[in-house]
Amino acid sequence: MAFKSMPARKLDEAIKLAEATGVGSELMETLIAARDMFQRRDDFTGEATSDHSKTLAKIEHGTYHHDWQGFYDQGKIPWVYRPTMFSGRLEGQFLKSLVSIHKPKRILEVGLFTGYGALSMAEALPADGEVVSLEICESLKTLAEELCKESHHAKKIRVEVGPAMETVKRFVAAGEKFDMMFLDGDKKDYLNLVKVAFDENLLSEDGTVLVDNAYFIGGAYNPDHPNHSIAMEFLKEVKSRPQLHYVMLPMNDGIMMIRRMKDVEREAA
Ligand SMILES: C[S@@+](CC[C@H](N)C(=O)[O-])C[C@H]1O[C@@H](n2cnc3c(N)ncnc32)[C@H](O)[C@@H]1O
Repeated sequence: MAFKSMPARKLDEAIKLAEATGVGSELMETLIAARDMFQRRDDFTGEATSDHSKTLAKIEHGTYHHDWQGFYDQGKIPWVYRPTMFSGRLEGQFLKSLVSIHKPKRILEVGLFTGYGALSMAEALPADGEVVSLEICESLKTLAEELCKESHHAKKIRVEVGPAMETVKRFVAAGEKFDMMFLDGDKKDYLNLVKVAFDENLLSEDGTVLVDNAYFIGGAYNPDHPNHSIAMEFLKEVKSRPQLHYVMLPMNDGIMMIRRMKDVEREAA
């Protein structure tokens, strides 16, 4: 099941309402055409993107068919996780492509889940490259390692279990550096992670921070959404730093790419 944006979901609601209340056929046809256009655009985007590897397909299948309710009942996860929390083929291939261009050696992923994003990035890393992925649930480390184990690239992934901010502070104290950071864990940590990346130099020179769910599940562009204020606070912090260059990619729930301005804007000829 593909990620459905908030405008697409609103359109579904409008069609249901129109069916229930009865509207003219012309309006109904226009609403359905608009919904189908969203769907066809998503289908085309999928068709125009490389297929994923056998192991990534296995992770996708394992994510959709996992007993999340059972995991929750056994106290292994804090709430019943949705399979759609994984990054998916489009974003996975984007990450893989970006790693192949940017050529980072060390990547920090915040939020492992079932390992889809970590393996997508690991596939494009050199043999001595590393994805360090932070995950709060021990059970997900076990699940992701099981799902990834058939890939030759799995040995490039190291999982650190614990609350991300604690692990990150330990990394800063130890002087660790990462060439790319993929933020995809607790959205409340985003602001502090950006500060740690750029103020405490957890991000190496010429490094890139990628912020997943930068639309904050639609809250960024919906003033009534409970995530609206946190989305605005995050954006305000990023925009308050003239030394940063940032661009918002409208993929899935939004990906923001942040780099140091000096690494983006070069000297005049
Ligand atoms: C959206 S999923 C990550 C998806 C994954 N990056 C991918 O590409 O498929 C978010 C994950 O972050 C983990 N998480 C949430 N809060 C965390 C925290 N404070 N520290 C570390 N991991 C956390 C959750 O358990 C969950 O597995």
